[in-house]
Amino acid sequence: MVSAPGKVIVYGEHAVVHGKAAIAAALSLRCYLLVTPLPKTAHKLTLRFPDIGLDHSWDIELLPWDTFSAPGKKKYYFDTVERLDNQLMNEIKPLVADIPGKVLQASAVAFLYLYLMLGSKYAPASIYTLRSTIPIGAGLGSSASISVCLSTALQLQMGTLATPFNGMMSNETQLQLKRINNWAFVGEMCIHGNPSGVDNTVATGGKAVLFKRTDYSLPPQVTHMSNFPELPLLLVNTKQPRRTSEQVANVHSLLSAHPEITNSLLDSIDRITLDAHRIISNPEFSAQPGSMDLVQLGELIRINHGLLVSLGVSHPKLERIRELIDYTGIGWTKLTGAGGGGCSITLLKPNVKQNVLDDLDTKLSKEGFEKYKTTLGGDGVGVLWPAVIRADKEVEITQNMFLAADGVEGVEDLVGVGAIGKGNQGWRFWREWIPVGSEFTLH
Ligand SMILES: Nc1ncnc2c1ncn2[C@@H]1O[C@H](COP(=O)(O)OP(=O)(O)OP(=O)(O)O)[C@@H](O)[C@H]1O
Ligand SMILES: C[C@@](O)(CCO)CC(=O)[O-]
Repeated sequence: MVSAPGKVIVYGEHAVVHGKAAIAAALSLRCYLLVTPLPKTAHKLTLRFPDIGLDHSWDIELLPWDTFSAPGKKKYYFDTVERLDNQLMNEIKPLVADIPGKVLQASAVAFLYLYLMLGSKYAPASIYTLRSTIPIGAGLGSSASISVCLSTALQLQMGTLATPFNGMMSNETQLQLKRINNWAFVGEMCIHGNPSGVDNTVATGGKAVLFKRTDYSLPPQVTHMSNFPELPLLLVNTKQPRRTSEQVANVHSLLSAHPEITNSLLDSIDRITLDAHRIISNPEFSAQPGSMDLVQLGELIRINHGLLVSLGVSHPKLERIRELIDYTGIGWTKLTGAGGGGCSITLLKPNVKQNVLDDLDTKLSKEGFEKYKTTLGGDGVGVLWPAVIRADKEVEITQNMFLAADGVEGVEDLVGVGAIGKGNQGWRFWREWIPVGSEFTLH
């Protein structure tokens, strides 16, 4: 079993697609992928993604292996793929034609593209069962998290990655993370068209990063923010579904229609992100009552949201949440992720009164919004191998057990890091992420 976190973009979404900086941190909400290998005689490849109602099988031998391995098309696990190949995408389309709806098809296409690139016609068939505690299409990186899980699981299965172990050399760990991230980016391209790569980078490495990609033919610049503070954040979901690809396309259209104005909005977002990075990276940073640092970060959140509204990626429901929170005066609010619905984050002021929070909770749930409790800056991609319950090592986590886990809590209780624990007998992570405070390239 493998697992990867969702993420929160604290500053810089959308601008990051256009070469500007963004700050993002890993969430404690995660996605889990169980791989069940079948006997050699089985030829069927099955995806079981119950969160979106996808249950589909393909005969491995009937997949378009020849086209994917043709000269000029074949890619290896150590290659970097910067864009999708249209001819290969056209080969995949008929394989998902009878899967209903764009949401299910996007996940199936991402899986097949990665499987045909990284897998083999002769590898034993498997069932891939996925459960996620990340709300889908809500701005919290659900697609990046599944892309990281697929990239990791397939490379582990093909033997091109090693399960992390204590003492794994730092350069080997970084190389493996780079390969996971590269192929997760390919999955992201299948799902949302024109990703910046920030979401899969955070889902791969965890913690918090300053991310910038000025030239898509070059690697992104990723700075690990080792001192990312425990910011008091409130996360609220509008439950308004939307697709990231459409929101990103809307900003591209605005840029074509009003290039100068749109570019100045994106430049301002870039400056906001860099200023926030400067404040957070100051060794004297304090989030204590009376400190101006929190106020400045809050103001930057508010300005960032205003610019996202101008880019046209807010939604009346996001504005309603902001209105309800602004009336209480408890903090500063912005949308997070692609917008158009999805989630908002609020940076809370110190010493907010509990009764004010309770009152706000009631109002939010009365209007159908959902609040999440979560922490930021956790681990990136992890492996649980063998996938067994630790309290009784004989008990293997079967597909049926995994599918029967009841909701988010059921999944976390059965397979979560808290339930099974970390270390050699539990979840293992590629810990040596980016050298602390340094800039690191991921291609
Ligand atoms: N649990 C899941 N099971 C299967 N597919 C999923 C799951 N979670 C996400 N997906 C895939 O990811 C897509 C959602 O990705 P999208 O990029 O639109 O939103 P997001 O990643 O949640 O938000 P953002 O990109 O703003 O952070 C879905 O359409 C689906 O294809
Ligand atoms: C909207 C966007 O900036 C963030 C989505 O989480 C898109 C991307 O960076 O790929």
